[in-house]
Amino acid sequence: MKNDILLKNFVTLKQEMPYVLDFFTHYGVSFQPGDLSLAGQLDSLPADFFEDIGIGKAELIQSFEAYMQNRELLETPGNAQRIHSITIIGGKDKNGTPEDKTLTLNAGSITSIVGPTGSGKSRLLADIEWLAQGDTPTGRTILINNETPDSELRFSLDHKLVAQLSQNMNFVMDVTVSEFITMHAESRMVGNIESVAQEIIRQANLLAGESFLPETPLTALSGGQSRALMIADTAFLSTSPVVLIDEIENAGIDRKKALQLLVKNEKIILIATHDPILALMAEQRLVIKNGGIHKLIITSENEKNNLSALEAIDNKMLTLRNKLRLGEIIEDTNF
Ligand SMILES: Nc1ncnc2c1ncn2[C@@H]1O[C@H](COP(=O)(O)OP(=O)(O)OP(=O)(O)O)[C@@H](O)[C@H]1O
Repeated sequence: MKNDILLKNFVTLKQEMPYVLDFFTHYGVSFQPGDLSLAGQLDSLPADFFEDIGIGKAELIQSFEAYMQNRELLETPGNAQRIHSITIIGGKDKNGTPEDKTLTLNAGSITSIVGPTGSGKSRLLADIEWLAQGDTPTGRTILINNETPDSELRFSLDHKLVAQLSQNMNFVMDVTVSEFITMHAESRMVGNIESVAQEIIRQANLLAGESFLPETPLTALSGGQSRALMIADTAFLSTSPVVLIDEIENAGIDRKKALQLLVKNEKIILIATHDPILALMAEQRLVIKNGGIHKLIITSENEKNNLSALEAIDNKMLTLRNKLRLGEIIEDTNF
């Protein structure tokens, strides 16, 4: 890594590499204006700062190195196709009524997909995953960078374009967590495999309620732990520019952290959800009705302002859930 990045000053970083500052602010670092270098800024943080965030300075820098490595991987020509947008050209709903809509989603954006059960949210994700060309039940067409994707991209077996995180993650491989991530990291030709693997496991454990170890067999992971591992793995090792997430809410993991982890890279993220917090964390949401895209709603400032109130409700639910899990009695009405 770029020790030279650590030597750059705040103003330069803000202008040239704002994502570096975003990485640290995600961990709660607040920067002092002026010409202190990044290393200087980290040195000037009070000792209890690292206690509060639960990791040491060396680990934070290690995590930053893993993040930069992943970015470089994404930016290396040939590793992933440069994708700055996907466009959905409407087809028809379940009654055959035309959708009459063309939507373009840009890199670095989060779009949520909402709608009643059975309305067609997963179908929309599947249309994007398979780069539909009028040949799925909806008749939709997907363009990449405003162009029809070539069929090689459509039918390539490794699906480099799209990473799909779906509700059911069942591992059947007889390997440990650490072996699995190492294999994956090797296939992605990541340089510093050991530190990337450690970081993925650490982040996955931050998302999952119950911790697991590098030596834990994959088959021994719970549903929530498997999903947490796949989310961290996707965030650090996937070179796919498009990430589709189906129903993150029932997995028993910290949804907000999961989304923040995925958003750190310039990906196009679509998330099908019934969860108001996740829906409002997105800049926009597609409302699906009867198999068709009914409308596009841009998340308003007022809606964004409601997020903290929703999070307070969510935290209360989380506390109750944890009490239940720990076998406590919930008789007190004063939660
Ligand atoms: N435009 C359409 N034309 C025909 N069939 C459709 C259309 N859209 C969705 N379907 C079909 O309707 C069924 C339900 O859709 P889907 O599973 O996507 O719903 P969902 O919104 O994801 O539901 P849930 O919230 O329960 O997961 C699927 O079989 C899907 O292929």
